[in-house]
Formats: sequence, structure tokens, C-alpha cells
Amino acid sequence: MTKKVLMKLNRVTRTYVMGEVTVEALKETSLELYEGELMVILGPSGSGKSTLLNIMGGMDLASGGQVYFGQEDLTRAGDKQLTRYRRYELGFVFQFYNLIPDLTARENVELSANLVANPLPVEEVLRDVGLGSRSDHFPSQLSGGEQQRVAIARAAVKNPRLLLCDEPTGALDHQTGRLILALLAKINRERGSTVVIVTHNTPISAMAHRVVRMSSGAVVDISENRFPLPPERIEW
Ligand SMILES: Nc1ncnc2c1ncn2[C@@H]1O[C@H](COP(=O)(O)OP(=O)(O)OP(=O)(O)O)[C@@H](O)[C@H]1O
Repeated sequence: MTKKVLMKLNRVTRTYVMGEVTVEALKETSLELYEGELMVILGPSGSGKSTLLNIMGGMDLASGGQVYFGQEDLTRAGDKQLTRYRRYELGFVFQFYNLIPDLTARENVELSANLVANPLPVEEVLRDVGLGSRSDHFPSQLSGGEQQRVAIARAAVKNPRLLLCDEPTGALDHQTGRLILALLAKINRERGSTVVIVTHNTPISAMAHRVVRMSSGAVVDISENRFPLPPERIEW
């Protein structure tokens, strides 16, 4: 099977200059992301995982190197082009959900659906994430796990080609975390979205097709899992 490259990072760096001090949050990083794969990016706190994910999502700009989404070089893109990329191609799941507090679960998802030309049916996505009867609740009336389901529904309803998740289980207990990971695996399997999950939890890497390990701002290892485990069977 030939693997199609969805995203390619070529010697990407990210540095922060603070007075006399320069922080290399991301050292020269080259990485390919294949269409339809589920990638886990693993590393301790401060290793550069979020920096890498934010650059992939067009939410932060690289200091050097190139980021290609298909043929499009995001590092040369203007604001309009980046907005179009984020709006039409990307779903993003945050550790702390980032839902709009004044909108119900359904309205949060509808707002996202309205951004794109061909969204999935809102009701179907809400049902898929197991929210059915709680769809008319506001975020403050939902548990952390339920709020993360809304956040996943909000990203998934766009049927994005790329779904980026920053510590999506970081604020949840293990059992709820496993349910959330199972939802992400299902979206990858059934909708074909390429999914990237950033985590510091090593056991979660068992669900990935490929695992990228980071340390001190650099990718130190990329390995393939020939037999990814269903998240329901992962213990951490
Ligand atoms: N805005 C910023 N200004 C200065 N330094 C920053 C900034 N953002 C990140 N850094 C530094 O870049 C490095 C990588 O941070 P990053 O958030 O990418 O790590 P991480 O692996 O995602 O960590 P965590 O798991 O704790 O979220 C850290 O040393 C961090 O202090």
C-alpha cells in the first residue's frame, strides 16, 4: 500500500526570544503525516509537543523551515489562506474543551457545522459521541467527559481531513479518558480523518499507527505499531 502524505514538515523550528534568552521550543524537525493515520506524539512536559501541534494547526508560525498541507506551504500563507485551512480542513480538540459557555452542546456543534460547506448531520454526530439526551445542556451543566465529547463533536462535525488533539484526556479520569480515545479512534477508522493525539501518557501510544517521541524540543524517535490496540484495552 502506498502512503499518501497529507502534511510534511521540513526542518521546522520555533524559537522564542526573551531579552537575552532564546528558547528553542522546537529544534529542526522533519516529519510526514500520512492520510488516514492515527499518530500519537509522546513526550514529557516542555518537550515541544504543543508547539509542534500548534504549528501543524496553523495556530502558531514556525521560525524556520516549511510546513506543507498537500501542496500548500503554510509557512508562506497569508492570514486569509491560514484561516481557510483552519476552517475547512482542520478540527482541533483542546485539553480544557474551550466550549462557548453561553451556547448549549448542540449549538456549540451547530456553530462549527455552519463554518463548512458539507458538514456531517449535527444530530448524527451528537448521537455518535453519546450525547443524545444532554444536547440541550450548557457546558457548565456537563461533566468534564461530557464537555470533551461536545468538543470532539464540534471538531468532527466538520468532517475534517486533519484532527489535532492536545492532551484530550489530560483533565479526565482513566475510564472517561478511554471513552474519549475510543471516539477519536472511531472517527479515524470510520471517517478517515487523519488524527494526531499529543500526550505525556506513554500507554496511550499503543492505540497509534505511528508514535513520535519528543525530548527537549526535538523528535528523537518515530516508530510504527503493526497492531494498534483498541483504546478500551489500554491501561494507564
Ligand atoms: N510563548 C512562549 N514563550 C516562551 N517560551 C515558550 C512559549 N511557549 C512555549 N515555550 C517553551 O517552549 C518549550 C516547549 O513548550 P511546549 O508547550 O511545546 O511543551 P509541551 O511538550 O507541550 O509541554 P506540556 O506537556 O507541559 O504542555 C518549553 O520550554 C516552554 O517553556
